[in-house]
Amino acid sequence: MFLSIDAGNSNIVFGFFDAKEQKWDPVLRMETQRGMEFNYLKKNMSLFFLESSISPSDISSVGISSVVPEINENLRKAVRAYLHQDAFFITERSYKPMAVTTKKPAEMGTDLMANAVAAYDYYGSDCIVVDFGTALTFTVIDHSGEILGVTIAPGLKTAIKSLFTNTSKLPEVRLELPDSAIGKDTVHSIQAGILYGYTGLVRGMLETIRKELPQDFKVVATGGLSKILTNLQGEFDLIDNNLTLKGIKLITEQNN
Ligand SMILES: Nc1ncnc2c1ncn2[C@@H]1O[C@H](COP(=O)(O)OP(=O)(O)O)[C@@H](O)[C@H]1O
Ligand SMILES: CC(C)(COP(=O)(O)O)[C@@H](O)C(=O)NCCC(=O)O
Ligand SMILES: [K+]
Repeated sequence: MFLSIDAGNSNIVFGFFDAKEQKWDPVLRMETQRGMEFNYLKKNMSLFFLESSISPSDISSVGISSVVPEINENLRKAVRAYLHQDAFFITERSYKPMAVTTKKPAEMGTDLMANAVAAYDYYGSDCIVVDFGTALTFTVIDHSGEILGVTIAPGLKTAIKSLFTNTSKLPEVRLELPDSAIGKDTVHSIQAGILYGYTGLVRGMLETIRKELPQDFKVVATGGLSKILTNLQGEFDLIDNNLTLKGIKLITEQNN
């Protein structure tokens, strides 16, 4: 089994690729904390294996994308201690053999590169990846595999949290699309502002990106919050929550 580890700002996702069934199963997540200790990571990792009846020896190789550098060393050590092998950590040096290229490899998040690689592997043509994570990102890839650029906005939960932490009277609300865009109480007002607001943000960004470029693009959505904006589904050619896991696997294999 191949193990992809996607360390994001909210969650560390462990995705196991079952080669026989050709599917990602199980996909498990733990909350990201910046000060995660080696022992904590190792223990949580071992719990994932125990609860899914997977033995460390079932894992042929491990690829990691992390956009949380604070935890990299402990994550590396935890994999080594529990799985008795070294994980392949994606860095900008891993992009050499890939069909996807980027002009500022050192700056771009490895999760965005993984998304781009997986989307390009799937379509092999112009595409935009929209990732609904802690950040809401748009990554534009053209038919030659070049990453034309990235757009970064606050993610949905991040926007909700910012209202809650920056005001005295606004509560933290659930991410639910209300019936009306005109709020009748505080909770409804925030839900309307965030969920209808972000619907417009995503539509507007796709429209603006398309205006800047001559060709049309396929749109792939991913990330933990990709299915919250139900009124946006028509904008996406594909929703694939395992896109980053797939890209991590492709990059790791191309480098081996
Ligand atoms: N299956 C899910 N259902 C609902 N919320 C989810 C799911 N998976 C992740 N989330 C939430 O979506 C948010 C973004 O998650 P994720 O895409 O993993 O972000 P990141 O890559 O930044 O860590 C997080 O707040 C997470 O708790
Ligand atoms: C944009 C991101 C914060 C997205 O992270 P996520 O929402 O997946 O946790 C991450 O890819 C990152 O830290 N990127 C570095 C800056 C860049 O990509 O240009
Ligand atoms: K992510």
